Amino acid sequence: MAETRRVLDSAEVLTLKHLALVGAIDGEQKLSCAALADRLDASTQTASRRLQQLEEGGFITREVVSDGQWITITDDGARRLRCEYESYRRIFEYDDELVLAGEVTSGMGEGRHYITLPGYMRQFQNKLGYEPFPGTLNVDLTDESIRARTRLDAVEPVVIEGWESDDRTYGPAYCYPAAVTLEEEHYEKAHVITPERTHHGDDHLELIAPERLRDTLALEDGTEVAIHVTQ
Ligand SMILES: Cc1cc2nc3c(=O)[nH]c(=O)nc-3n(C[C@H](O)[C@H](O)[C@H](O)COP(=O)(O)O)c2cc1C
Ligand SMILES: Nc1ccn([C@@H]2O[C@H](COP(=O)(O)OP(=O)(O)O)[C@@H](O)[C@H]2O)c(=O)n1
Ligand SMILES: [Mg+2]
Repeated sequence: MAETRRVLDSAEVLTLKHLALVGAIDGEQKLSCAALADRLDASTQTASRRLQQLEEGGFITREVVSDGQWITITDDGARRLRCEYESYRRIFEYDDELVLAGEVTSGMGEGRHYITLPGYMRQFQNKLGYEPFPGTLNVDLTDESIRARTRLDAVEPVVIEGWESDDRTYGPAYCYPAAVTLEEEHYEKAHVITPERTHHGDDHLELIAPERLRDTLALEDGTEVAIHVTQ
């Protein structure tokens, strides 16, 4: 078996991509050098040389027959294409990521009461898949993040519906999957929660999570955190 060459030049990656697009990533695919040349807008000799290089590098296997060749992209070839895909994903998706920054702060001690009400708790369990720690972690947003938080409107929330008890009504709340980071620490399983009725203004953000984040991430009032809303 050919030894894998780790570096492919851009023309070879392009060839690999075309081979994947005609199906050689899912198994054997029959293709002539002329057909590949057509797709690459190159000469037949160039197409043939690229296939040879990819084969020598261990990125494809091929069996030459009278009217073409059967080509299969190897696991190494697929891995190389996946790297390419990840780069594009970072270019187009990372830029879209909403990151809000601020300082941990204490609130009015009401979060705990609302989170533990059965009318909300049942929905958290069903819709978020966990029972939140009783309370909301409050974050005082920077000025820039107060402006940026309007972008939450473009994200589809998990809707926690309002409900009624014997003596009053409770408003709905919207949850957005989020990761909390500070320096090296990264906590993935949180949600930003925006209750429709709240005593806080836009400068405050509240987070819920299955764990007490002050313990898990060693947070105190004044600790700076970044909240990555996963869209
Ligand atoms: C799930 C949830 C539902 C809430 N529903 C109401 C509500 O119906 N009426 C209301 O006045 N405040 C409601 N609140 C907002 C709280 O009164 C409070 O403004 C907010 O949670 C901040 O509390 P904290 O400063 O103690 O963290 C709700 C809060 C949460 C987390
Ligand atoms: N997932 C969570 C939720 C709340 N908390 C904290 O738990 C306590 C109770 O939450 P709360 O919303 O009732 O209180 P305040 O945010 O009003 O201070 C607060 O100290 C929150 O910062 C946490 O560390 N992690
Ligand atoms: Mg709170």
